[in-house]
Amino acid sequence: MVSAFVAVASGCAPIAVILAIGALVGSLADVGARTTWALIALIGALIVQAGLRCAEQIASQELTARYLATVYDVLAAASLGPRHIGHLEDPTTARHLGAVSEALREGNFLYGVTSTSMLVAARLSSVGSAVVLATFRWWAPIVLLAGWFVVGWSFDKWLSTVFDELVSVTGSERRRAEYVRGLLMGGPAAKEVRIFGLSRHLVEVFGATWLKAMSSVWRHRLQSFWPLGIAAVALLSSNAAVFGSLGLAAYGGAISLGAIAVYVQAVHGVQNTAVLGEPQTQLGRAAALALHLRRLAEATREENPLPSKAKVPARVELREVTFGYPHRATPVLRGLSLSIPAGQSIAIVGENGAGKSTLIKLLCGLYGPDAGEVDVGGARVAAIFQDFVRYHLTLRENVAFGNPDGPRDDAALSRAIADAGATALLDQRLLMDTVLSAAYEGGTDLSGGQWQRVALARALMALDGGAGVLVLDEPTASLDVRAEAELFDRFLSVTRGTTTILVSHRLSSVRHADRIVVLADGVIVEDGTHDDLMALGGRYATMFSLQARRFLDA
Ligand SMILES: Nc1ncnc2c1ncn2[C@@H]1O[C@H](COP(=O)(O)OP(=O)(O)OP(=O)(O)O)[C@@H](O)[C@H]1O
Repeated sequence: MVSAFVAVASGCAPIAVILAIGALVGSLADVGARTTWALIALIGALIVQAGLRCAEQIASQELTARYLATVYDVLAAASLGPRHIGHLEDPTTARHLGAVSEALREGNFLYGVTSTSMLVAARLSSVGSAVVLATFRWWAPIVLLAGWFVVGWSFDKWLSTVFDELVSVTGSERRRAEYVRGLLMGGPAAKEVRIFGLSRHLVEVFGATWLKAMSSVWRHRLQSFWPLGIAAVALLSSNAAVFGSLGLAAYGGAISLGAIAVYVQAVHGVQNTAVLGEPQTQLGRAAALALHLRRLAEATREENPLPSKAKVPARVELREVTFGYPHRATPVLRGLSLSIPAGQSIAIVGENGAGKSTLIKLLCGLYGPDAGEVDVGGARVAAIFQDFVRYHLTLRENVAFGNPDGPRDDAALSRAIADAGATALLDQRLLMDTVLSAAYEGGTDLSGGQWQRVALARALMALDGGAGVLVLDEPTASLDVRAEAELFDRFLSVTRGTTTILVSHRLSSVRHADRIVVLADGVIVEDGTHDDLMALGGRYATMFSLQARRFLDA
């Protein structure tokens, strides 16, 4: 509101200055009291104009801060809003997210937002100038405005061809190039980049991908100068018409010296209708960003109700579930049905790519089925995946994240850590408050196996938090066979009476689950206890014997 008032006032001030200068110049032919008053009016108008500029600065800073806060709010709602994660893998959403992230990283659009008030004032002053100029010739402002309109249109056309359209067309390539650049800059890939000597190859991939993305931008940039030619012609013709008419009137003595001063300034003032360089460009960027944010909000508008904290084991029911990832021709799960009674422990086994993790993601509600039904009775499902997160935070936080709303007592945390077989960590008391990353001062890192036990402790904490189903999707790959088997047995005994789902390739690790199902080609092909399946002599029995023989041979 304040910003709008300042903008309107700032738009009127230049007109007062124009008129005051006109009065001053007009009074110079006969210097006297009129000159003094004209001078006082001019100085007054200039002081007000200067004051308004300061107010404009303050108002625009406030506007920018609010705009930025809104951008982050929408971004957070779009990323975290939906319970599923499918939208984060959707190329269109990824493009919008990428555009917003890039704009935030560069930050140039903020200049446009900061200049909003100045741009509004400039436009208003141009309207005022047009009104003043109309008192000379009614058609003069129309001709000038038409000229500037063509300039604005041509410039927009040039800008959108050169930047926005092409940048969005090449968005995917550019994202890939930036991803490769990210790999080169360190982070999770730092070790492999060195070990495999990937840097030269990655630099080449980055160069080629970036060049591919940008070459069409550069080509179009060269081809798209024609709108600027049209702009130049329109500008020259309209100004020539108005200045020609003004010159003729002055030459014929039809207008006074003061009027000439006013009209010349008014012609100059009408220019503010048109492109105002960088602020205008960046305001365009801010508008484009707002559009991306709106699309994001539309694509991700969904409630995120947290499932209930049942604190009782849940019953799990999958009925005729079919699911395929977007942009993949064949479904991963094909009419799969599975019923897990409350409190049962079940192991899901199968070959690589059989769909075990996909099934778990559907159970967690991270994706919705294409057909069929996934029913966990509204219970909260806690899962630890193969790629569980190693939070660069304290051990306390890494474990407590399983039950973020729970009481902050160390007893529950210590119990979960001990149950996860990580008592050794607790012996070093420091660790509870030590950041688990060597990248921070005083921080430390853990071994792969230690990290897995921390993740397991997090899953156990989720039980305290009211999770009705617990899932371990192979977070134990770093452990040796014996340690994994021991850990799974411990997990099954600690969680007895809880609905638990284990996924592992090592069949010996899950043999003590109440029930084992074998997944193949998107359906369940075998279902029973370890003994049942061994007696059946099918896939499970073959896989188990193979693994056992290899182990014995070793
Ligand atoms: N986000 C994804 N987008 C597209 N396809 C995917 C995605 N995740 C998995 N897939 C595909 O779905 C199929 C099943 O994958 P899933 O990870 O569920 O198998 P899995 O049985 O857990 O395998 P593994 O034992 O190797 O972990 C695979 O063909 C895989 O390529």
